[in-house]
Amino acid sequence: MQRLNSYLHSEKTPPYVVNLDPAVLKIPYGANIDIRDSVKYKKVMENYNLGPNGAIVTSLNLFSTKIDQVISLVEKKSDKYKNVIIDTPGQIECFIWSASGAIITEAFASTFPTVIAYIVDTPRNTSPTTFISNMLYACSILYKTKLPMIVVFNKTDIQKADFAKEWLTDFEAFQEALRSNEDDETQGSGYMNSLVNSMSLMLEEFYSQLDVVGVSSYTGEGFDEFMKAVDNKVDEYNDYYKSERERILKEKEEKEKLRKEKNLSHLMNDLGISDKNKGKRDEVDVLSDTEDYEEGENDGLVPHDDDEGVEREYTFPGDRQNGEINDNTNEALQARYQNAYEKTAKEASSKTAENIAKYINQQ
Ligand SMILES: Nc1nc2c(ncn2[C@@H]2O[C@H](COP(=O)(O)OP(=O)(O)OP(=O)(O)O)[C@@H](O)[C@H]2O)c(=O)[nH]1
Repeated sequence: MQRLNSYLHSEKTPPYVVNLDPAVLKIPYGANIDIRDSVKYKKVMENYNLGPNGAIVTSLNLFSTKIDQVISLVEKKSDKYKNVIIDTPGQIECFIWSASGAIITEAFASTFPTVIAYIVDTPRNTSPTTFISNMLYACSILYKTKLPMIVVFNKTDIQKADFAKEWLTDFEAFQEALRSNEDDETQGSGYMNSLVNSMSLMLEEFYSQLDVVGVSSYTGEGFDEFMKAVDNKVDEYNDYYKSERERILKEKEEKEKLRKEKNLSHLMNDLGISDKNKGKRDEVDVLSDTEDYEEGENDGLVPHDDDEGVEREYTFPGDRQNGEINDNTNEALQARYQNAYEKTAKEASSKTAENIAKYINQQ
């Protein structure tokens, strides 16, 4: 971050800098937006009784609630700055695999052309096994974020990145390195090498989507090439990723709309509120029984099985007694339907929602 920042300053195109690492003590570059201004990592650890990684995720969760403000701040500066550089926590899994990490990435990616730079410690990746593990990690990030990626081999002042570029483009060369690795008894077993062999075949497709550069943050070597790769990936983002992302988002929105409508009408059926469905009231046991459950389809609600032997609470305690609806709670129910209607009507003007409104008004 420090070298990229100073390189862009020397090119007379200073970047807008964002620090998203809540746990860092000092940053040797000036950040325009710093997560540490809004979230105190140590306090989060104490207050929520968390370990280091839990506190990073919680800090990101807290920060992600303000992401709209962050994006509008950055948007306001877009005339003045050509590039925004964002540092994420060193514990990449806390960012990549957390909901807040996804929200933050998504917020940037849906507003600006966004490129991921995956930084590799080159001298520590000269063994084919370590190298392939690292590439698998990079591959998982590419597929998770669905954003263009540049793999940056850093520290070329200590170890040139030529071997890595060769392994990424020449399968035979990687095989050869694996074979000589096998001779070295301190490195992995025969099984391990055959696994690595298969993985490298699988990764070929991934490699074809990458831009690879070698840099030294120590000497500044390779940063011209890095910025060229960024421009190249921005073009790629505009040509391919943008429309692909829009398509996925639209699909997601439509699915979500359908799911909401379906859930709402099931809810009505289940509780016997709709006149049309009054007769069905006795057939339905619990809300989830009315649905074909698919994993990931209903925001973490799982089908409730009365015979499972584990005492679980209903989503709305008090609505049911011995599996029956308690008629005394009608008022509360109606308030909730009204609420649900208003919410649903805002998000999608569905027929189901209109019917609920009519029903409530008649009552
Ligand atoms: N020789 C050499 N050392 C480097 C280079 N880049 C970084 N370092 C050193 O590597 C160490 C880690 O660098 P950081 O910039 O803190 O790495 P980081 O990935 O931001 O670390 P976290 O995000 O906190 O995990 C420091 O001691 C740096 O001085 C380089 O190009 N050459």
